[in-house]
Amino acid sequence: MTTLPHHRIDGPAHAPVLILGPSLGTSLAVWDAQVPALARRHRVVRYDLPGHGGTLAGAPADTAPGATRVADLAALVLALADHLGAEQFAYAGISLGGAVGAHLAAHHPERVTRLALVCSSARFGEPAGWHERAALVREKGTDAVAPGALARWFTPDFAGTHTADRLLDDLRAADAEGYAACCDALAAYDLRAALPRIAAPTLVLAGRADTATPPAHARELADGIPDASLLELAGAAHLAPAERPEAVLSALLGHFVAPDSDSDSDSDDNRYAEGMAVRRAVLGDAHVDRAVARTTDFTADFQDYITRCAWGEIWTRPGLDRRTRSCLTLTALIAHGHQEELAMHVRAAIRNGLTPEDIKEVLLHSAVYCGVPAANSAFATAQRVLTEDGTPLTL
Ligand SMILES: O=C(O)CC1=CCC(=O)O1
Repeated sequence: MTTLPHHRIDGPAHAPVLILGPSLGTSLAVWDAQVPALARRHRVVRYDLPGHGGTLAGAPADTAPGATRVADLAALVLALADHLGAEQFAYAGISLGGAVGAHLAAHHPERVTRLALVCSSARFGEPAGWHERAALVREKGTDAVAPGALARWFTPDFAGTHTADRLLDDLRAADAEGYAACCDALAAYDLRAALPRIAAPTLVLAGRADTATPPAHARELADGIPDASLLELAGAAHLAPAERPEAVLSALLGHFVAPDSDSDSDSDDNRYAEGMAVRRAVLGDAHVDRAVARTTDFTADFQDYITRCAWGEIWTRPGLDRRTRSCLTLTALIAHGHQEELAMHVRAAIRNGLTPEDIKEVLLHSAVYCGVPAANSAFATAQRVLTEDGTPLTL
């Protein structure tokens, strides 16, 4: 009996299924920024690779060291789809997760309706490099490959962000044998000759700064798959969904979500979807889940308004980065004495990359323009939040 991979499901139970596959070294959390919006129109099913996140290293069962193949990983995904009653599904995967989807679309074309291959490849370079990496991890654990992953996964500007740190934590937490088995699968993978068998309309996404699966690999996929389109994203390395979350999301929405005939309601839906994604990225899933759960008929229109307008129209604008928007938001909340909202936005500011030192500077600055009593209360609120969350006050 095939063991099912650990997975998480979001979205309406009767919506079409969209399966999301992660890359080597990441967990299903790598899709966090895209799921809320995708889950408005799909039953989104995310899974973990063997030894990653919540999936045991031993799935696929009884595979000896060196023997795991992408076909084994694809069999796990098919078992999951069967278990969920999804005869057909759309699929998007990053890197190795993309290889699993491409394998499924080539070998089980009747199952895959649409496909997106994100920072992926038909052949991930020479097998020797993967054998060496597998041996290194089997001997020294996944810590040994973390510095290399950091350099491949992100552009230098993104390394060191909260998101990058959390993804690296997932890599360090991955089981060595599970990670090595995935390297074995990558070593043996070569789908080039089978690309013409992929019938599903396919979106190929590449990060322009990706050195692991460079844009040339994406072009090879797009040239080989009959119904493919190609999009290259600037300012992204291998984990484009983490580094350019909104750009990846809008490409995926464009590919997987059919436009409504009513274009006004479609753009409104998009604004809501994009707003929800940013709201979750800035305020955190736990907060947004609570807000959604507490929504009543009385508050529903207001919730819709803040998601579409505050988050979907303003926080999504490219003109200011999220750190700057956090500084402005903190200042406005201090000026008006909104302590509860301020506490929430101190947490958001940390998520957006401000340090406690930065927050202290914002509060000091606000003492000049909002008044000392307002800043005094703000210091008390910020101190409480940072202490409660265990955020070190100095770096
Ligand atoms: O080596 C990496 O971390 C990049 C990578 C190649 C295949 C994959 O899934 O990730």
